[in-house]
Amino acid sequence: GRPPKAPREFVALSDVDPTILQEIRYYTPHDFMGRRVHGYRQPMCILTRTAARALHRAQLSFRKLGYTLKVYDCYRPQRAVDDFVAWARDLDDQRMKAEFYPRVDKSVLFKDGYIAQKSGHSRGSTMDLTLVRLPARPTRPYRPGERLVPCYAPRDRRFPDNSIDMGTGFDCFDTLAHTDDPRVVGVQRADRQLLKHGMARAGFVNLPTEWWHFTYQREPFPDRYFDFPVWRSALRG
Ligand SMILES: C[C@@H](N)C(=O)N[C@H](C)C(=O)O
Ligand SMILES: [Zn+2]
Repeated sequence: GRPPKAPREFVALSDVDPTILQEIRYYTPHDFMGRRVHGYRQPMCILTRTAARALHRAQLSFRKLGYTLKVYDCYRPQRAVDDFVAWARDLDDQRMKAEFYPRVDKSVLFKDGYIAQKSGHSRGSTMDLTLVRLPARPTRPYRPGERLVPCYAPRDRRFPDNSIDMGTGFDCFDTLAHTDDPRVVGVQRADRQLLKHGMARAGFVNLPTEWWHFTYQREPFPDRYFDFPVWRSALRG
């Protein structure tokens, strides 16, 4: 049949705030599976309108300080989460281990909380993001098969990202990505706090195991998990 549509409460983030950068990783091969994830038909950020508006308020406050937000993932269909689950069961496929989970056994990614079988992302008010100093420098694309560097390596060695230095890359499944890990100090700690506190003022709560993951506290669908694909055609507006 035809792919499902989103409820009217869902919007494209670019229609609410075109200044927020978007680097939708699960549309690309540069993610922990090394390929595009099921359900990502266009590289775009879809959110509930209330979460998108709150994110816009956060963006205004960050821009005053000379930064912009950059989202890596927003609404995530259940079929994408199911794709993660099937991948996690296949212990033979470790092709991206050297970058995304060098020190964590693939079999514990769920138990240790790095991936969820029911994800807040599917409720439409959760997103993964970072801060970029303005003016934003361009980034180069990942080339499949290139040499992988651990996501917690020093900034000048890990995969280049125009983000400020958060101590690890996005989707780094490692205790060093825990927001308040005591080994993260100095500029990296300050950068995480800048993101976390700015987001908190706009109504978002951080996930303690991932510095990049935030949920809008007053989410309109606190117990619904959606499955429409990520593309403009799913939206009604
Ligand atoms: C997979 C990672 N980006 C993520 O979002 N993890 C949390 C726990 C989730 O799956 O909701
Ligand atoms: Zn997340």
